[in-house]
Amino acid sequence: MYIWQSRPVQIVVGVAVVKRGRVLAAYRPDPDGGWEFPGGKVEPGETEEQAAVREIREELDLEIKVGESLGPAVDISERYRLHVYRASIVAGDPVLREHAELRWFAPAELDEADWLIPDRPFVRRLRELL
Ligand SMILES: Nc1nc2c([nH]c(=O)n2[C@H]2C[C@H](O)[C@@H](COP(=O)(O)OP(=O)(O)OP(=O)(O)O)O2)c(=O)[nH]1
Repeated sequence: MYIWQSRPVQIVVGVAVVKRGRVLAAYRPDPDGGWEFPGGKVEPGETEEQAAVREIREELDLEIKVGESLGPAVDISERYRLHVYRASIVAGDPVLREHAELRWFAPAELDEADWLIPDRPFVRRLRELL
């Protein structure tokens, strides 16, 4: 008998680091790139919060405190789903390691930026909070 099992959906955690009313975004340099929240895939055995702390340490050399969720997770594809959290800096300054560019966005600048499509509901929510 052949049993078809779909692969589980994996969560990608994005982190909206906020400092003095501005949010840190990173530019993903793929052909279909755009602005995104730094972060990455949650690994087995990890909570989303732990993944957020690990990814931000790896990608930006920053220590953060993870805060509230910016809304329900959004499908990226059949396999991945994005969930974004707000965070504040505990120590360090962001270091550019993996992205093409880092930028601190003021609330009024958020709407003009070319965000990856799954990120857009989180950007709208963030705009209400900043
Ligand atoms: N990190 C991040 N990924 C996002 C966002 N929005 C969005 O659609 N994505 C997509 C892009 C990628 O296809 C996927 C996340 O992959 P990633 O490359 O950041 O994950 P990772 O660091 O764990 O990478 P890897 O080691 O598995 O290659 O989610 C976002 O705001 N942040």
